[in-house]
Amino acid sequence: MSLIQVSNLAVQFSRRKVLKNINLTLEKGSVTAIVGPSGSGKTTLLRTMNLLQLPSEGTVTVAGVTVDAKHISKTDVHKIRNQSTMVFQQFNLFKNMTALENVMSPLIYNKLAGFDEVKSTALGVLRNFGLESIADQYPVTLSGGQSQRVSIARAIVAKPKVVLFDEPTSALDPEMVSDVLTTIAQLAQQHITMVIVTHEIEFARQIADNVIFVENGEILAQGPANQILSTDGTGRIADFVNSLEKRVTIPKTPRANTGVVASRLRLLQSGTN
Ligand SMILES: Nc1ncnc2c1ncn2[C@@H]1O[C@H](COP(=O)(O)OP(=O)(O)OP(=O)(O)O)[C@@H](O)[C@H]1O
Repeated sequence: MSLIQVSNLAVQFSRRKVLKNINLTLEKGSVTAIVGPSGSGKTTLLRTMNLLQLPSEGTVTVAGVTVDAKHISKTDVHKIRNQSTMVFQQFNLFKNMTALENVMSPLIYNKLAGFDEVKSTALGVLRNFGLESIADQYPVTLSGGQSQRVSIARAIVAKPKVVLFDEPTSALDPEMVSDVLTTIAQLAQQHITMVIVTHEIEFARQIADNVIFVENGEILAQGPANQILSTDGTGRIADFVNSLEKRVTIPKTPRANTGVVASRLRLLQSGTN
């Protein structure tokens, strides 16, 4: 079942089209990686998927709600934004709130439960991420990796239909990248629909079902990750992939926790719905 559909989309800044002729369909439960050279339009494409960036042509449909560039309805934009959350490069945690309060914030904002239930739900997600011990710390005291994992916890706590990641590891010190990628890989195993802009090619190969390659504002290719990200081919995409090729290992051990994470998420989902 398709969850996101983008048709004939274009985005223009001043007189410059930075995205054009974009057509894509993303299935519910799938993981999609968006890759491509710097400045090609990856982040802009991601931002149009929850209408943080409005299209200048075409349509965006998320979970059955369609926004058409020709007549943008504020109500529909709001509906689509409510279906998705974004994880940013720079974490964007609320600095005046503890880690726990940050994770509680979407549930409180959307009035999804009473205070005690919100608190135990948020604590449960932090526990699943191995972050319970830093629950009462403020963002300034957290490492980059911890901050990004708190921001991922905040992104999933209210069970959005899709989570959009904008280069989630690019602001991290190298030794913290693996922890964050492991957290995202665990979510992928829960079949949470995710779209990830990333330069981590090996990671994309390991967790993505589909890859979209963007260049000069257009989709040059899209398809199964192992096909698009193959190093064997020739041509523009293979050259790009080979230029980024580097090893990112997702540790095997956290997989043992995956069942726990899965059952916790199911509990959370049944508990607050
Ligand atoms: N708000 C804006 N106003 C004007 N131009 C913009 C705006 N946002 C992005 N652009 C331009 O649109 C183009 C695509 O930018 P975008 O950030 O989507 O690329 P990207 O592929 O994500 O790049 P990177 O990998 O470097 O983050 C760039 O040329 C950028 O300068």
